[in-house]
Amino acid sequence: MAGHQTEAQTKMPLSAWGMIVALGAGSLYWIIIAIYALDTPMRFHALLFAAAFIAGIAVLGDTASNGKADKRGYNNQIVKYGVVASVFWGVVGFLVGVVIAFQLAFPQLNFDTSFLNFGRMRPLHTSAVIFAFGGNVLIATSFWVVQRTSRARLAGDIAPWFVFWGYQLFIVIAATGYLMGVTQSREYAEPEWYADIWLTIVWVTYLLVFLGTLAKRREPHIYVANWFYLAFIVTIAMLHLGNNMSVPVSIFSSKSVALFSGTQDALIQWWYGHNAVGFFLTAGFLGIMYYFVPKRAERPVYSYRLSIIHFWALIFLYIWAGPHHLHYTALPLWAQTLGATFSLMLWMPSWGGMLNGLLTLKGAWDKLRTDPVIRMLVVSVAFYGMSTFEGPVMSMHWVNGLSHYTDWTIGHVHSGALGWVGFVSFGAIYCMAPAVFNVKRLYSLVLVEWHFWVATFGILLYITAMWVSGIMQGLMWRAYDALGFLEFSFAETVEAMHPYYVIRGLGGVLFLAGALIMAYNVYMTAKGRVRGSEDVPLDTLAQPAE
Ligand code: HEM
Ligand code: HEM
Ligand SMILES: [Cu+2]
Repeated sequence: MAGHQTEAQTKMPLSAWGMIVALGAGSLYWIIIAIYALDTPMRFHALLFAAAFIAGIAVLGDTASNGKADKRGYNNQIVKYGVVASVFWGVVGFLVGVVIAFQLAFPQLNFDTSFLNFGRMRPLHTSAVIFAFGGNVLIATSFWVVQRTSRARLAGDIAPWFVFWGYQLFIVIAATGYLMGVTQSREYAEPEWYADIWLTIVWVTYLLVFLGTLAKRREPHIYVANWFYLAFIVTIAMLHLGNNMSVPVSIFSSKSVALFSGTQDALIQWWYGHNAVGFFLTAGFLGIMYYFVPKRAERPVYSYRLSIIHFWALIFLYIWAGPHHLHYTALPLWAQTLGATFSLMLWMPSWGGMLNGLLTLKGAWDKLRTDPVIRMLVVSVAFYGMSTFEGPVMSMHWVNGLSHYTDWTIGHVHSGALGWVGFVSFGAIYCMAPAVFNVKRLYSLVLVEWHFWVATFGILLYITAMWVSGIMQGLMWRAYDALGFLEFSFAETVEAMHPYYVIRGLGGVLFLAGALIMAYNVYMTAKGRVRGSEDVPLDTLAQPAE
């Protein structure tokens, strides 16, 4: 590995000194907060911040770890860390998903403790999979893609590391906070005010690193994948600021009070929640699709023009669709109808994007059979198509009246989350792993094949169980007898869902097993091992050698 690196800098740059001063001041601040903290979570988090800042100072002193570059001058080291963090948080997030899935089937698994209670574990799951797993995948791939499509080294030496470690610190603060009961009670934005301010600093640095790299580009064009990444970074910054407007009870308290209330508050929350789906779980991962599908298929993207239309239509329409989360609430009906209308329109650009991804394989369809990595990427795009068809359907009032509050929503979420976000991420991780560890190839394609099939089977169990259970649940809730009384008590509906919850849990176990196979494969790749020449994808084994 060392052979490809430029000489490590021996003198500490001015920016490192500046950073050390900032971290020093920061640790002093947090030590004061820890002393005067009004509650235990605040004291714990203040100490965590202080310890992390002091560790940051120690790392900065070791200048040898800064400024490493590969033979083209790209910063691959940061992407390597991102890949490892993605795999790690993926396994953690899926594991917590499996735990809460079984908690819903077997409530004894709450163990009568506040820490492991479903109410605290659920946001731990959603944040771990979306922000820790998804977020690290997006940071890693965006840093990978922007350097290659710009033919420029990532801007800044310390800034990208600040983004990476600062983001991990945010994750740890958020996760430990949930377990201690710290929450703003805003879905997907549960962390309290001090964690939000910290994330704002990290996120603005992320934006600057990305823009700085684009500014340095030696390629006249800004490739469309970067447009999607940029939309993701900018919009998440906007959403984060909008949805977290609150007043802390005291700077020594972990508690804050939201600025908005009532319907306005709900609308802001779902403007955020919906667009977190649109710009975090969709736009960002479309950036991955637009780079890795053409790259892996060794084909140009099917239509560059379509990708531009896809981009503008998607970002223009998505931002208005939030009210479909508030059907039949106190929100004025015109706003609900607006949300549903924009959701319906959203179907078209979504499928335009899906087709653009799928048709990129034109003339290379045989690769689906021979390369399990491309198959993973293509199946992810198919799931993207499926969930963006289901979404517009669910946004219509007459469907939402049945689906809302039921497991149908959970099924919709996970066909997007496991099928689209999960698989496109796994595909990208498999593409990047050999290069970031400086080895020629992945340890094993057979194991990718196993990952693919085990996880696919898991997803199918998960979403079919949720469709059945969700529709059943919705129908049972609205069943009346001849006298106009409800036919079923609530407890009866819960009992009816039990078998499906067990099936969903098993689906989750399979999805997790797939991720563990990937973790092993990436680990062996990092060690430079290759699984021998007999390692060819499973379904090519039956074919005569080409
Ligand atoms: C092993 C895999 C997984 C399992 C077993 C699992 C399980 C669960 C369970 C049991 C819930 C709570 C459902 C409820 O309250 O009724 C949930 C919620 C959720 N999960 Fe997962 N999950 C997994 C993977 C993922 C992934 C990879 C993502 C995203 C990338 C994700 C995103 C979410 C979201 C957004 C919710 C909240 C849904 C809502 O409020 O409507 N999950 N998950
Ligand atoms: C055209 C695209 C889409 C539309 C119009 C759409 C629409 C909807 C609708 C109507 C709901 C149910 C709201 C409710 O009854 O509470 C919903 C929930 C949800 N969707 Fe989608 N969806 C789309 C794509 C996706 C994709 C691709 C993902 C994931 C990657 C996703 C993730 C979610 C999540 C996480 C929720 C649950 C939010 C919550 O209640 O916590 N959606 N979506
Ligand atoms: Cu939505």
